[in-house]
Amino acid sequence: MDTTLESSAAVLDTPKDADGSCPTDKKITVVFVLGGPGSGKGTQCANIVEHFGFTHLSTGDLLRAESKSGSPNGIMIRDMMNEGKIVPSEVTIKLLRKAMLESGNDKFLIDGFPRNEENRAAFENIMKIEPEFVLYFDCPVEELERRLLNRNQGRDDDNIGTIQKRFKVFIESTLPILEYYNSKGKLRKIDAGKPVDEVFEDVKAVLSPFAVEANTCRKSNVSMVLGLEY
Ligand SMILES: Nc1ncnc2c1ncn2[C@@H]1O[C@H](COP(=O)(O)OP(=O)(O)O)[C@@H](O)[C@H]1O
Ligand SMILES: Nc1ccn([C@@H]2O[C@H](COP(=O)(O)OP(=O)(O)O)[C@@H](O)[C@H]2O)c(=O)n1
Ligand SMILES: [Mg+2]
Repeated sequence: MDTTLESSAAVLDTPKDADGSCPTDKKITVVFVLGGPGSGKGTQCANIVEHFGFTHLSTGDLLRAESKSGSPNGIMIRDMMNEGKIVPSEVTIKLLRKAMLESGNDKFLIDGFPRNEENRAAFENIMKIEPEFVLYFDCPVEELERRLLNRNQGRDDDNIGTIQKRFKVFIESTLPILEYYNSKGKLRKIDAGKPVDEVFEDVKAVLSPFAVEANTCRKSNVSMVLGLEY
């Protein structure tokens, strides 16, 4: 079985054959969603899920759940998140892969990932999946800080001290990832400083190729494609 997956919306929504059947080969579509803390990744992903049928995987939410699960990695994850540090990729990718398997979907918004070169390379090597593109929410730092301090989600890392550390991590570790994908023509930059609805208008334009037509094939054998243990 071919475990090297290229993601291709064209193959994903292939028109039915003359006899009304669908091709059996399956591709997985991944869009990475990046931007500074508070840039609106989670907010816009919720809108995209409603309109385009993607499954939203918030890396931060998966890590927060794991940190509360009492698992051996839980304390390490909690402490690293409280410092705004990036958790080892094998931990994060294991959580992402499990969520992808459990979703039964084949279109994924992976929010807050890859946050550094280790994340990026590990995902490519372990999952053998290339992203369609990176959706990058660009927002001025003053606006990021204002939003985070007003987020009121009870997060331990939304305090001014940790926020500053997270900004530093974004600049030092994540900006180079954005440059990497830009050099491959895979960066889709959105002005995220605008009001939510205006930002989503721009998001819809970028995601329009993924609008699903009724007469196309939508089958998912994610468990077969991703089922190999690593
Ligand atoms: N375009 C926007 N304008 C103003 N506030 C926003 C906008 N997008 C998101 N927010 C708010 O900013 C905070 C951070 O948004 P969130 O989606 O959690 O960002 P991220 O996931 O990138 O950290 C939330 O309180 C959210 O309601
Ligand atoms: N790929 C990732 C994503 C998040 N994280 C950790 O999770 C924290 C919160 O991530 P998040 O995506 O929920 O944060 P926001 O950008 O939504 O504010 C980060 O500051 C990191 O400590 C990580 O270690 N690796
Ligand atoms: Mg978020």
